[in-house]
Amino acid sequence: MPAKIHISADGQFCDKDGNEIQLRGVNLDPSVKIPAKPFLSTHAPIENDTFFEDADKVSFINHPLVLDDIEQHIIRLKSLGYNTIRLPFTWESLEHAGPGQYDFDYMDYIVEVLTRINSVQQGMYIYLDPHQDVWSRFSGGSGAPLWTLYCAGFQPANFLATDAAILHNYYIDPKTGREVGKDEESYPKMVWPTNYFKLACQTMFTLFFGGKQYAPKCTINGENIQDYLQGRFNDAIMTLCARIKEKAPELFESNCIIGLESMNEPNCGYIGETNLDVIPKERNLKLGKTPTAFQSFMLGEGIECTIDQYKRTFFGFSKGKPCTINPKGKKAWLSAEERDAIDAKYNWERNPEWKPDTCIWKLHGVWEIQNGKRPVLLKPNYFSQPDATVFINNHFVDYYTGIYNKFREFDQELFIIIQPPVMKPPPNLQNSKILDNRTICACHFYDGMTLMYKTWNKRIGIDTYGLVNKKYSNPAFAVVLGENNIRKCIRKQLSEMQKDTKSMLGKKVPVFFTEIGIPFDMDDKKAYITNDYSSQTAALDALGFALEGSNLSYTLWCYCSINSHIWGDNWNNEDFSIWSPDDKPLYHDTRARTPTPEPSPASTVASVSTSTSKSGSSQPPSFIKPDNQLDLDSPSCTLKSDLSGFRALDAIMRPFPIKIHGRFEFAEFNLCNKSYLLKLVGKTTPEQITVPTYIFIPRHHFTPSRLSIRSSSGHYTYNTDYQVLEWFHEPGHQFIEICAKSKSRPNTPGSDTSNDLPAECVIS
Ligand SMILES: CC(C)CCC[C@@H](C)[C@H]1CC[C@H]2[C@@H]3CC=C4C[C@@H](O[C@@H]5O[C@H](CO)[C@@H](O)[C@H](O)[C@H]5O)CC[C@]4(C)[C@H]3CC[C@]12C
Repeated sequence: MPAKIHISADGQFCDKDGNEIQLRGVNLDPSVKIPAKPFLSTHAPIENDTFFEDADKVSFINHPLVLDDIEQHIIRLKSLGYNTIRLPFTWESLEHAGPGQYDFDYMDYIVEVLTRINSVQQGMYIYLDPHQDVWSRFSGGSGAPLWTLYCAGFQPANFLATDAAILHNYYIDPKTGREVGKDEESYPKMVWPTNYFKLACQTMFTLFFGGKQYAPKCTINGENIQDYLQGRFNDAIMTLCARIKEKAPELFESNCIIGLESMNEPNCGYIGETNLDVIPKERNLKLGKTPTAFQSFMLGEGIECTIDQYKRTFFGFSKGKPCTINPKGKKAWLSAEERDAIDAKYNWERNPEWKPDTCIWKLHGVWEIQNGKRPVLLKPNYFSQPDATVFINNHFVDYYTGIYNKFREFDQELFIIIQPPVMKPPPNLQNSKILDNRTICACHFYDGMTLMYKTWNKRIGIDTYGLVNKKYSNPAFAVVLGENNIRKCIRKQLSEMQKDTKSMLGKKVPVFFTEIGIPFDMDDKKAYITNDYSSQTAALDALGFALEGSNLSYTLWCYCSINSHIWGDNWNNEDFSIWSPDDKPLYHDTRARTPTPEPSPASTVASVSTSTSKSGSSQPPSFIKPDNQLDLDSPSCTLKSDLSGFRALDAIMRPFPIKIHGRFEFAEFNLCNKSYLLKLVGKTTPEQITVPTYIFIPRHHFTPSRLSIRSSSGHYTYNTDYQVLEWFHEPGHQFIEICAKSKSRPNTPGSDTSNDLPAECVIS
């Protein structure tokens, strides 16, 4: 059973004795965003109304994983030394049939998924993520059920005509099953997040977080829509938690489930927008059709508008030709007849003032149509706020208080992971009742350049976090030049995110990168043909370098068991999976072409004692896959541990401190040199000699027979089964440097290996 995770006084994950640990793993798996039956990826064309009409009958069973495949995927992840899984699920998967109508079969399937993961070699730490992207599948992303849009009075079948959302599904030719037009013209790369600025998604988030303030007329069964939606969402999450506890309490007792995260990437909607008649100048993402808020209100009411269009260029996003959208009599809102049918189906009684067939922002006097034909914006500042922190410190806190209280009623010991809007600091909660000593803060990081251009640009980088948080008077100052500076800049951004989080929540709250990753379909998917993953490797290595410099725990976005080279993660053309079945043959090609180097002559072999678990060394406190059947020096060794299918494996597979007998100070893995440096402050305790620091040293980079180790004190044993180095060091400031010696190259330039090694190390 994995040991319970504690939090140290300075906000680090640790064991009960205060030895620091790191959580590393993946988001498993993005297929939860789409139904499995029928299989409705975002490249399923919308040919008729069944997409909407049958949305209450879908099933998500088999997403994230087919039960029988779980073991192989988990074993594969353990080969990377991973110990943690972020398990996304959507509100839609639990409650698609209607409010309060839960899919208990899906919940029981999730229980089985968790149970099976837990049964694979000591299991994994798992935390639950109520996932969403741009509110819902029906507004271009994933998350909420269709009925939530009906609840707001929307008619999602008309979102295409009114540009209220952009859905990938509409860009698929039903005849060929392929995308229509050229990629950049029809459904540009990473266009889906622009839905955050379109009518459907922006309205839903405004109602969810601020319905009481901004849409008082929108009440359902006597409750404001804000309370109604938050209530249903939180109840669905808590029903899942309760079901897991009822069916498999051991998952909690055995430290498998470690916590719950709050809503993925919450968004402020219109809240804080100062002028609905313009595109806010601080908006960094402008791509494709880009209406102002007022234009999107008009389009939603079926009024023809000419709006700006943006293209991605070398210099960012630039305005192209304006474009005229004519909804041709369609409205984004339900007609009276449609709404009556919907209300009858879901037993909804609306406030009589809430007129059908009408934009709710018109209903609230934000705009009107004068003389039956002239739309006029009456209150351009309807959503404006005295300062930019009002949303996070009020609307977000109100929502978070709701889920916090429900979750704490359910369990006091599990972690609750607070997630602020993406790349923004959390609310100031110091001394607040909703901040306890089992709270973690989630951060997400994506490098803007890598994400938007789908390439690793070694020459020009952008301080994405600085840009998003307006840390520069001029965006040009956010530019960095040269690969080294880009890497350092990413490292600085993560460390600033950590600093900003701690300044809001206090130093005792750990920071956890619950999402970080790169698109693998870089350079127009060249790697899928050439098998040259150097861009992806460099981009991922930059993230690894940034994370390990600050000892940050993380779960990569993502691991997708059904990834393919054609459709990526099967959602909105994204392709972030670190593993793909389509890459398996590529791996074997590489191995065949690159013969394993001959073992070095005995005189140059590193002086490290190696052991296996059979020979009596202690079992490391990790979840790492023991592979004691392997003949480590055999050329086929890595094939046996089945690393095939991993992409940019060199950068994913990294050494790291599994458990530090003391406090972390610094770490750096140098992928080019194949060297790893760890600095720490060893504990001053009576048992210091007998308790080691455990370091994962993957043989993918470090052949056991060729390790060279230099350290400030102590002795070490390398457990080859677990690929774990046990370092028994002295208290105080210590370092260890581990290098992989190659035949052709000395390890540490200018160093004589035999002098580097303390006397305690012997050749086994
Ligand atoms: C010079 C450049 C062009 C400057 C780029 C500036 C902006 C366009 C970008 C700056 C910050 C970006 C946003 C950062 C984070 C995001 C969250 C992300 O969602 C999650 O990521 C996964 C992969 O996309 C997804 O599958 C998960 O479900 C999500 O939880 C989506 C993108 C974005 C909003 C990103 C958009 C571009 C910037 C605003």
